[in-house]
Amino acid sequence: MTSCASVATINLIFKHSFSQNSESSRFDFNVDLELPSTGLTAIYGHSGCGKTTLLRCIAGLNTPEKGRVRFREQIWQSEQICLPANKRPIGYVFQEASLFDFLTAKQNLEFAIKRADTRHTKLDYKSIIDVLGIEHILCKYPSQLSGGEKQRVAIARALLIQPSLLLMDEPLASLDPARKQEILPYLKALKHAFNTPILYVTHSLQEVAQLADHLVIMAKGKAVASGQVTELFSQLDLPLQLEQDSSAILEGVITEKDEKWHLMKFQFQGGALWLKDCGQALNSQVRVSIQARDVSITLAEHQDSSIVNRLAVTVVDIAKNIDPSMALVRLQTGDSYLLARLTLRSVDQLKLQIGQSIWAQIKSAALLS
Ligand SMILES: Nc1ncnc2c1ncn2[C@@H]1O[C@H](COP(=O)(O)OP(=O)(O)OP(=O)(O)O)[C@@H](O)[C@H]1O
Repeated sequence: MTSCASVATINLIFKHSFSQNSESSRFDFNVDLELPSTGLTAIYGHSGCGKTTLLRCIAGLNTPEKGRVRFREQIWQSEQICLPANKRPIGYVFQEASLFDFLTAKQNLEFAIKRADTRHTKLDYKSIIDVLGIEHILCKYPSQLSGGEKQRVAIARALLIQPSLLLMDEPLASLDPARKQEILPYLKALKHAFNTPILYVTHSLQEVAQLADHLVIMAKGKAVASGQVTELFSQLDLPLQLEQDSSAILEGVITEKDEKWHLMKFQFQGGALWLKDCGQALNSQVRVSIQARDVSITLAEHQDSSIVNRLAVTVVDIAKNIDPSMALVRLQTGDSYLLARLTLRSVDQLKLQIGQSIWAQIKSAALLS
């Protein structure tokens, strides 16, 4: 499993066999992970692959046959000790907000404050309320709130416990697409406003692309990949390429504006792109998604093209088995990666090879955040 450079990590080892009705339907859960203890780590995988089991083991709600949990320098579980769930400094957000119906939003929050670990007050009430935008609904009862509002109160409640680690199990799963879009900006704001690391379970690659710094891909009870989201999104040997309209993610900063043409310059590690100016402030950090089908290849730089965004890149991988007529090509520029979807005929005619220096033309890029 990929190892993180920082010593500030979360180390997890779990082994458990769930016996179901028959031996053939036994579920083996076997995870060995080292995760960063900063930012948002998405745990992604299909239904039944063990994502919730992973969170429950970390929280101490499941007791696996073998378990080890180290959060930074604290051991929560080992062969010798096993902190009970109520002694682990975690906040847990579930799919359903599960607020007390007979209490207002504010009273639900006060209930959490009473349970808070006051020795380590890191997050203050007002900032949590502000970041989640719930001041105006505090006097309402859960039955008077939308699904998204209830979930924002539930997230505030989890943060008011003053957790060292926030576990979120598909917090948007019960919301319709419009409510999901409404709550995503609050999740992004939360990630940037507080230093609390988040482990975020999801089925949605869109949520991964918008929110995650680090990604764990799970399949059949195992973590099959773990790494930076920008790195894993562009890897050709992972199931992600089969599950989405392949795209790469770039992270960078807005460094310049061209007001005459309504464009802004997005500078990233490895180059710069001109994007439609969507109003982001200069120096703001943004994330951009580039679909593989929007990237074409030329062997030399074409100054006479209508495509303004051209990058000098190196071919690092070619996958030919995705579709009988198509290839997916992984390209590197600096420390960043792009994907290009080309016909196999083009790959053959251009004689593309790993290590070759070529030019990528980017027809369009979408701002993710
Ligand atoms: N207490 C249990 N007893 C028996 N089997 C269990 C138990 N808990 C989990 N499992 C099994 O472990 C597997 C993984 O379940 P888990 O809920 O962790 O998956 P998941 O990836 O979170 O799924 P989903 O995305 O649908 O929520 C499933 O096959 C489930 O039936």
